[in-house]
Amino acid sequence: MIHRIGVIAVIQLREIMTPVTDYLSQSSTLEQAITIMKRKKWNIVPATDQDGRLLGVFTRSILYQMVLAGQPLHTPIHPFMKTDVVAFSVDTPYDIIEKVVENSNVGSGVVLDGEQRPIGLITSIDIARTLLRTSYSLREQLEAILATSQLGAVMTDEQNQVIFVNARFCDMLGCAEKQIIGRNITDVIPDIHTTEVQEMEQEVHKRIVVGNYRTIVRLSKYKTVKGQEGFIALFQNISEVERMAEELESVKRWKSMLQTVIDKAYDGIVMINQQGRISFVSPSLIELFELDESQTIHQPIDGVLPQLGLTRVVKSGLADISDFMEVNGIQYIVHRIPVLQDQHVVGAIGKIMFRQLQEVRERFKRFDRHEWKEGVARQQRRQAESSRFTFDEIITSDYQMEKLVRSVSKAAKGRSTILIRGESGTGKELFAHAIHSISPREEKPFVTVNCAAIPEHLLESEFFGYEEGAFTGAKHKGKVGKFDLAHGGTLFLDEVGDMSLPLQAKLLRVLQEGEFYRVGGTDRIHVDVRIISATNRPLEDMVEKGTFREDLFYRLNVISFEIPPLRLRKGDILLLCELFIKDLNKSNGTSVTSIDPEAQCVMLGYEWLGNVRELRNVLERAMVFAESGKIQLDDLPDYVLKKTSLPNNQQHPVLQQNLLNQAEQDTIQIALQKTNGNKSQAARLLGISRSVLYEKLKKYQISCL
Ligand SMILES: Nc1ncnc2c1ncn2[C@@H]1O[C@H](COP(=O)(O)OP(=O)(O)OP(=O)(O)O)[C@@H](O)[C@H]1O
Repeated sequence: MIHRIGVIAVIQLREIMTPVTDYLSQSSTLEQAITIMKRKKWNIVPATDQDGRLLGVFTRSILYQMVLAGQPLHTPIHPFMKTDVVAFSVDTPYDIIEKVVENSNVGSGVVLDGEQRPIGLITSIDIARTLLRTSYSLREQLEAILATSQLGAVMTDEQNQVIFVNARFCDMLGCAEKQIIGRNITDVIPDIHTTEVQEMEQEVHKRIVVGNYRTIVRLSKYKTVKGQEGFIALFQNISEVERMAEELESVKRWKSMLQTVIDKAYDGIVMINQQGRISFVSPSLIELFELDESQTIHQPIDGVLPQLGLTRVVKSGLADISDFMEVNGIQYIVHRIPVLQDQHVVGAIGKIMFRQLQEVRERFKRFDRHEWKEGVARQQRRQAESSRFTFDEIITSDYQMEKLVRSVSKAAKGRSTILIRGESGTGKELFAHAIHSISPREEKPFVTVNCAAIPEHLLESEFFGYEEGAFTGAKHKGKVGKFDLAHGGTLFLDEVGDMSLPLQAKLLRVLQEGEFYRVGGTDRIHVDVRIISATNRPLEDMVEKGTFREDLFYRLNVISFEIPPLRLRKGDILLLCELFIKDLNKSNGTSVTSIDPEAQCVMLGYEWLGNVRELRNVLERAMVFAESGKIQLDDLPDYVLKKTSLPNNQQHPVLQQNLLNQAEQDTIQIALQKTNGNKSQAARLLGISRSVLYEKLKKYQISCL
């Protein structure tokens, strides 16, 4: 297709014609005609009748003919007048006039009004002038358009040489205009091939790269002034469009992934806004509660699913994990999670779990029966005849604990009786095992007796065994006691403070004499046993009150040490968490990777009265709920969240800051202890400058040792 570059502006004939003010008439003479032509410098003069209508025209060539024929000046012009006149109505469109003038050998025409009266003359010069004027303005318009256009534009002549290029194209190519003008288009843009350009029948659209831009080029032919073919190439930058398309594509991918996650990973999800109206509900939830989807979106949740109790989370801002609930015989659990934005609750999410609940329920049962479970585990441990833990398994970064581990390891190598003190769950049994594992008796049995777990009347036979038929219900062949079993090795008396006074007396005798009698027996049995005992009871007070024998106390208390509670060594909390997460992933088949910083803060702030055991149990429970693979705040049990010792535990950032300060304080103190108060060494150990350390000592009001 060949484009013609034409005049677009609407040209009025009245604007370009020469107005006629002088006329000839039927009776006018040669002289009058010459006078008008001379004065007006016209090549033609219209002649009109009495009504002013066009009769014909007197032209310069008629004048020459009359003069050459020797006609006198008074000769009437009427017989010589040209009546075959090129005339246009004043409202004839310009392009028609242009065509008529172009094709006629007459250089002028007459413009008539509606009454056929001549009002103007139009000559080829008028047309040429007009064309020139319009082509100038057209050129200006085109240049303005191309200069401001986002399209890159290139124009070639018939030899494919670039004759025009706009600023946008220069930008795209990264070249100046003068570096492009005059070059062959296929040199400038090698992706445009000569043959393709020459054989091009119609417009070509193709994707090509110009400089750093991906573009679509529209290549078309136009007719040059020489009537041959040149090219116009318009380049549309599509880099941005393609980037947006890629982004859109990735948003779509995300959307479908999230949709899948929502549909598959959670059994059911419902989201509400701050006003308690439903903003999203997942298909499985609709199915579970047999809802009509069109009746849920934007409806108040309390009208649709009041039993979920989601609005209370919006009010309280606290996450909440509910107990089992039931709908249509299907049991489910609701996790209620507030949605926060800039510390303000803007809505809530209800996660509903109803698939594989049986398995979860089993776990719940296990948690509920935790004490029982622990008892069974201990019983099993008691039956073990060798120690299961070593000092390597005692995890700590606490200075005091490390010191303790070092001194206990030394004591372990001797023969002395050891008393381990410490609150419940601090690791007393762990230490007892570790002591045995590096003692000279390491190859011999390690036997545990939990003095609190065995009924009083069985404890004696448990310790010393009994002879055949010693009492009703006794096993036929008698039983070997723990002292017997531990011969050559270690007997670990757990909860030794819970032993009755009569048994304390018997135990004392064995410890003093190294001999005992079986229940119902008469033979003295000699044993070589190292005693390690443990208790969380205040034995000194008990001695004072007479509930624990003083002599036994001194026998047991040859070497004694106390394990500090977890709340006094907060630095160990996250370390232990890491260890337990690994252990529990292995034993429970979970895949938890870490703890969210907010949940870490709560764990650091909690008092841990149940010490390391409680920490492990809380983690085990949280790991069941940690669906994201990370333990979040709402995976922690309510009692931990509520009892976190630092104030205002809803404002997590504040809580976090307090805890971080606390942790920083603890770390500085440890560093000072380790370096015996030497501040330079402590600063080096902490990896901070002395001046920063001084600032912190001042901030936390830490005085040196
Ligand atoms: N420092 C530690 N590193 C690793 N695990 C520990 C540590 N301290 C305690 N534990 C773990 O904590 C749990 C409780 O420890 P343990 O049973 O030894 O405590 P305990 O003081 O004997 O408790 P109780 O007084 O109730 O008998 C165990 O699982 C033990 O392995």
